[in-house]
Amino acid sequence: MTFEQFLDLVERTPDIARRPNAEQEVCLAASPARPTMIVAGPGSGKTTVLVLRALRHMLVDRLAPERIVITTFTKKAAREIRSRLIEWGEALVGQAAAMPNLPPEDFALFQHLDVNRVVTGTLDSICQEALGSDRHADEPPLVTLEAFAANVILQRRGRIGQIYRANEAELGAFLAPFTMDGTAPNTVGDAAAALVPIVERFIQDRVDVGAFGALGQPLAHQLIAAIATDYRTYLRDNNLLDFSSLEEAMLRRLQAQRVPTLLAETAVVLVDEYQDTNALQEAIYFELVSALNASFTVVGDDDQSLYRFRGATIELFRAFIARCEARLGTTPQGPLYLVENYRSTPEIVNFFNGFIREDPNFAPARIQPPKPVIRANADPSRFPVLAMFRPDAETLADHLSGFLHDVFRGGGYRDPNGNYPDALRGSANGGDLGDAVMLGFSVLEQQRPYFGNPPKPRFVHHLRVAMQQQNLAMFNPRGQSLRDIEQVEQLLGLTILAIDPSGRPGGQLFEAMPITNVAKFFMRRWVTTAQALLATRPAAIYGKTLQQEVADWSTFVLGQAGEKASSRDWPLLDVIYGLVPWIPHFEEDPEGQVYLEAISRAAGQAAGFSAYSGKLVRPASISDENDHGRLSVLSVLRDVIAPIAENVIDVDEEIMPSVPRDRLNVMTIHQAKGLEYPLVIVDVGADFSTNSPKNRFRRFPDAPSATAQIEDVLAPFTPDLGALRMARSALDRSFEDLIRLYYVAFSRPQSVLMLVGCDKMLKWNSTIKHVATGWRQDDSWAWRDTSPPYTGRRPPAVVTPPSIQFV
Ligand SMILES: Nc1ncnc2c1ncn2[C@@H]1O[C@H](COP(=O)(O)OP(=O)(O)OP(=O)(O)O)[C@@H](O)[C@H]1O
Repeated sequence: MTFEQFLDLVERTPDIARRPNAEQEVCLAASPARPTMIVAGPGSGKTTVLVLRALRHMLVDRLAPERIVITTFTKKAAREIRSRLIEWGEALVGQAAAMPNLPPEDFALFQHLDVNRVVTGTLDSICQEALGSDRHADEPPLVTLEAFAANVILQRRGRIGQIYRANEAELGAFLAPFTMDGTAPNTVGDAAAALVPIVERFIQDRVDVGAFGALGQPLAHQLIAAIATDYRTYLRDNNLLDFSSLEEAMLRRLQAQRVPTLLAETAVVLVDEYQDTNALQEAIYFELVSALNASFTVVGDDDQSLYRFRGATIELFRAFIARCEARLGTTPQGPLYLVENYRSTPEIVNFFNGFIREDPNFAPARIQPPKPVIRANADPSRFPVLAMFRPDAETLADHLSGFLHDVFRGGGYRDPNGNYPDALRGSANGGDLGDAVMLGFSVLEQQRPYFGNPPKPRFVHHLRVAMQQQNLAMFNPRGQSLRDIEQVEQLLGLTILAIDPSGRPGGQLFEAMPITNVAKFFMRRWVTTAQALLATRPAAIYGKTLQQEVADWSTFVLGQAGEKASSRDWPLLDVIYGLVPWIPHFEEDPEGQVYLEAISRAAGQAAGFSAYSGKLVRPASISDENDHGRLSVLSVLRDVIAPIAENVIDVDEEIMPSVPRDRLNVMTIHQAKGLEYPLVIVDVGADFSTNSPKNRFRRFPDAPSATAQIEDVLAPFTPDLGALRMARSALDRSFEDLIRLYYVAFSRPQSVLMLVGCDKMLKWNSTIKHVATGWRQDDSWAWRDTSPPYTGRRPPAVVTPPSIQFV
């Protein structure tokens, strides 16, 4: 099939039904013989082009699908690419096979072409699969650790506790800038949390750890290098991998010219969201492409780089052409540009175009020469960018839920001032709350809950409550810590009662364990919650009461005869799933399903690193201190239950692939990268009613972020990258990150963008500065109305930002 035929077919295939525009066509036609760099703003079809380019390789270049690798940055985006590829690919291949006058060899090829075989995923997931399925018979299986398990091991095997306590002054002073509140860590857990990103960066940034921790360097450096080395040695000796060592293992394999089978025939590498690539990932791509002489296409937008905290280095994208020349010895084609935005209305495109060019200090952080300004392709809509600002978070939540009700359940929302003629309503074609998304810096519903203190609700929580009153539901499983959710408390409390009964001679084990006080505090609280549930005498299920179920497990762990004694050992998961039927929330509610999955994963991870692999062993002698039954209970409590109590287990944002259509999805802006929704509500300050220094890092930093400071500390030991990064100051980089974050948020909507915040931010003489509301780093404010010049004694009540309609 010729390239022209391919383009025609794309346009004629009903599931795709679009003609690539002239710029997209150039990107699709670019020769695979040279690396290609595509740079473009949001919604311009970057991902679309990447998927079509993969299809071109199959249909025009006649490449086998398994020889094509597509990667992107988040799991969500990877799923999106895969589903687009398969949906479009199958339709296109079907059409192709039905083309009249098709040469017989093409017919045979298309008939057996299976698009499912294209290798897609995040680089991590591809490394995991490639290395996991490709070991020699004598090599033990590799286990990839989730972040929490890696942290637990770092604490234990890196001997953080011991080293920290012995050198608290030096380490405390060194780590202070990297903690949440800028003070020295209070506990070993806090110290570990501050150390994790540094230890990860050693690998992601390819830091010269030897030089960092050399004699003559500050003591803190030497100690941290030793902690990292102990941790890595332990992982290696036990065939465990965390995500950065997984990628490093891949790089080493490639450097040793042992390309894993999954990738051995790779002819084409296509990378989406390249602006978030870190140094280690860049090295993998270059190594893979040069080892196999593969075609290499990268696509990205310098303005949408969001993952500095995971080592993302925008400079690698900016300097792609030069780095390719140096590393691969070929000059890439490009940068090729895309300029038409197909996603958003012109009103929205104007707004985010203006936003990204607002602060002159941001200009030098962008790709040079600047890429062309993105241009709206759609016709003007009748809706301006909307903004809802109210005196406080509760009122705002109340009014916003009313707005959502009007749009999706009522007769539509009409501007009370009649500023625009039409009612805003959900799509007549099955429109529902799921077409809207609420984006913010954080999705937490409570202000950092601190044990002992009652947590203070944040805007998102008020919104949940206000929506409930309107019979509307929200989907925000990451809004609360797992340990604070009532049903989780019940389930884990019951689990503790089942496996660590108070009837044990000598008392419950967890009380005497060397775990943190925080862990014990929450574990006791869960037990109390579980006892309250038991006291309600829940109805029997399949003829068995909850009391009996708990008692059956207790008899097992105490070595008494009973129903469970039939097995020598039981996975903790069996205990958990045995108890779940009495807490229907876990089965019936979509958020509950996510919580259960998170708990199950924590229990499952224990298999990789915990002494008894997360199993409970039948005791031989209950009074023996070294009895395996007893030790196995201790392992489970320490490695699964205590980490949840210490809040080191995150509810993984990727667990639930699709959100129920009748719920408002609440997401962090990071998560929303690459996605689009008809209605996007962006929280630009619903909780900011004062100029509190505590929240400045989220809106208008007065000091560099922890991440930028880590970059500074590591720069002298980071060959190549260090100097590139230091070209901008740490504070400049912190501002850049916020500007990019809100740019991504503002460019997600298809039809309507609405900003929400607190009134006080809009006062003429407001001190609550926020880059999202037009403040520039030099303290000037784009939204402040300067015409006519203000001369009176009283400043005007509010500003009038351009092109925004207040509702
Ligand atoms: N030639 C085209 N004709 C019509 N619609 C198009 C065309 N190209 C892309 N689109 C549509 O535009 C929207 C945005 O495309 P896509 O997601 O590929 O953009 P992107 O550049 O990857 O966005 P982002 O920068 O936000 O990741 C999608 O809905 C896509 O289907």
